[in-house]
Amino acid sequence: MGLLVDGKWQDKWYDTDKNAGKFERQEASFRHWIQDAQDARFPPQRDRYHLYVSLACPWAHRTLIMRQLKDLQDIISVSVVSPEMLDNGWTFAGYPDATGDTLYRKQFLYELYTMADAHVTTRVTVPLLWDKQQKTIVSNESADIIRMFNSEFNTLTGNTDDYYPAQLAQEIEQVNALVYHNINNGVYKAGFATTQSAYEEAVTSLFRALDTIEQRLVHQRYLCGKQFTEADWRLFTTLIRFDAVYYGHFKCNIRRIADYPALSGYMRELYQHPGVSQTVNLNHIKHHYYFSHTMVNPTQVVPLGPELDLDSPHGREQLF
Ligand SMILES: N[C@@H](CCC(=O)N[C@@H](CS)C(=O)NCC(=O)O)C(=O)O
Repeated sequence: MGLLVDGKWQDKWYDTDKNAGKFERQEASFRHWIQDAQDARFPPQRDRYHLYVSLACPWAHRTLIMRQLKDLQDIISVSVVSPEMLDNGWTFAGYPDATGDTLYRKQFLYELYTMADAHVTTRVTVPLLWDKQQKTIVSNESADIIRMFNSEFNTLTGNTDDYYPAQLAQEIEQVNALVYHNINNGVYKAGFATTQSAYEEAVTSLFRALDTIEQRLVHQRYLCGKQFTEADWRLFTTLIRFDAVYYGHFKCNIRRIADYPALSGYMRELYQHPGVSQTVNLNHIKHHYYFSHTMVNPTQVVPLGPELDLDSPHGREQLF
């Protein structure tokens, strides 16, 4: 794990000392937009954009799900990195279900960042949305990428399903804020904390937020009412990793998702939604976290369990 400083790779773990043992996530560094508009620098086009993902990463997972839901599989191609992220960060080393760099046959993901900007200073993260024409990065912020996928390719695909409808935008933003700070990023704050108090603070807020969401889902089929929105998919990618990884590896072990009746049925419904289970790779998920975070798990031993029951009936139909 490391970062690029002025275009040079440095192998360095997150610095939590400066902040009382707390993990602080950095802002994404490339934030351009694909826009279905006249004179856009990045217009929607077939066979022009490429997505670099890890199947282990919850942020990259959002973009893969949105690519499925919006019928973008033939329009946006994908390369999958190896789940083993060590001294060189994300790599294209061989591993089952990893594809290598299908565009340029590079060895390391950081080489794409330096191709875009030879002097960049940044963490090297997935997902990465790449423009094959201009040979540059459109965006490395998953929250933005899923919005581009949601709305900017409709003319090409004819798929007008809307996961960020204007009339729900405010509610979606509120739910996203709760889920992002306490749950999506909350599990990382717990897992990467290097003091007892930073860990306890993160885990307490995490379970308070999960309890709040459970209450909401007892009466309501989806987070923002009767239809799927991006808020659901953003929560899903953390839920599906929770019992397999965050519960043990990140010490988020007050309760499992399996102990929450509404949340676990909801998670199964999302998992069973057409196209979604193909985006879930529990081998990459478990192997990445347990093998790559050597300061959390120095032996790199990956646990065999837990047995997960993702295909049983979700029982959520009655909520309509
Ligand atoms: N804000 C980014 C965060 C992405 C992110 O942190 N990805 C992780 C993988 S789960 C990563 O690549 N980490 C490598 C690093 O921080 O050096 C997004 O949502 O797209």
